[in-house]
Amino acid sequence: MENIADSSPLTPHPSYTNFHATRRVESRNPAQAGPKGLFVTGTDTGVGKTLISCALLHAFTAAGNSTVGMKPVAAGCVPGQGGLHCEDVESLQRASSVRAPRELVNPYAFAPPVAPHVAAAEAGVTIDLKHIRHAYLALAELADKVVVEGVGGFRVPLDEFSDTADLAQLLDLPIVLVVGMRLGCLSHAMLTVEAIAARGLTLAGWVANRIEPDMERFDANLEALRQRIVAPLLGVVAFAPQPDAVRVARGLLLPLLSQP
Ligand SMILES: Nc1ncnc2c1ncn2[C@@H]1O[C@H](COP(=O)(O)OP(=O)(O)OP(=O)(O)O)[C@@H](O)[C@H]1O
Ligand SMILES: C[C@H](N)[C@H](N)CCCCCC(=O)O
Ligand SMILES: [Mg+2]
Repeated sequence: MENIADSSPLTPHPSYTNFHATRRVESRNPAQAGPKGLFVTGTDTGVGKTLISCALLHAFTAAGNSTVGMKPVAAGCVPGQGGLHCEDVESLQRASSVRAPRELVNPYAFAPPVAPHVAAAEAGVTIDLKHIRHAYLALAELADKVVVEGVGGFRVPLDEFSDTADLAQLLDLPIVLVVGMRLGCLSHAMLTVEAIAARGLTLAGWVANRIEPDMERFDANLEALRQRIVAPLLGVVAFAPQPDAVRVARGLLLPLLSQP
């Protein structure tokens, strides 16, 4: 993990004045402060949302919180004993300190590894955002911290009219953005930052995840995002053949999340 704790304060690019400035917070024990819930989104599918969600769960647990992960909508689940097995859900459950009912942790699971609104339609299921919110609120009663992992990127359709941004808005949680560092991520990251602001949501922080170790000019790309994203960079996660969420947790600057 590349340590950025002593990094220079983030100074937004002059042209980005329309974003609310995010105050650097002095480091406080996140066990006392910080958001109850977090919504983890990404620049795309396969960028490390599950890895970072699990790392956040481990970090909050290490800071003295009881924790539970949530995957409201999962696609690409595998039929198995007792129903569908979703790798994301099982990873989040392993990383949680509280064992919660599966129907709360993962209200909607679909087998086809496709866009969830397509999988839901094929299954004759309507994804009800209010049902997801009720499940989230029930989890919030069971643990100090709830980490909610989205699905794919920030605006993934969930039915004919709504998408995951509507879900994030309904849950009204601070957002953590996982940027999968590969060519093309700059635009995806900035569009997501813009969409989060347009919903009136708070970008609590972002993570640069090195999913492609041979990305050309990594440092210059990271600096471009640091200059433009007015939110704390919570960590730069190195590429690892077998990524370990507990190790990643140690490098996350959790105190930066503990905004009032
Ligand atoms: N820093 C990393 N180094 C090496 N492999 C990584 C890293 N981060 C993620 N991966 C791998 O990339 C794949 C996708 O990661 P992950 O499942 O966390 O993405 P995701 O955004 O949650 O995907 P989905 O949209 O399907 O939920 C996984 O196999 C994961 O182990
Ligand atoms: C199946 C995959 N691993 C994800 N869970 C679902 C990704 C949905 C992406 C939808 C889209 O933006 O095209
Ligand atoms: Mg995932």
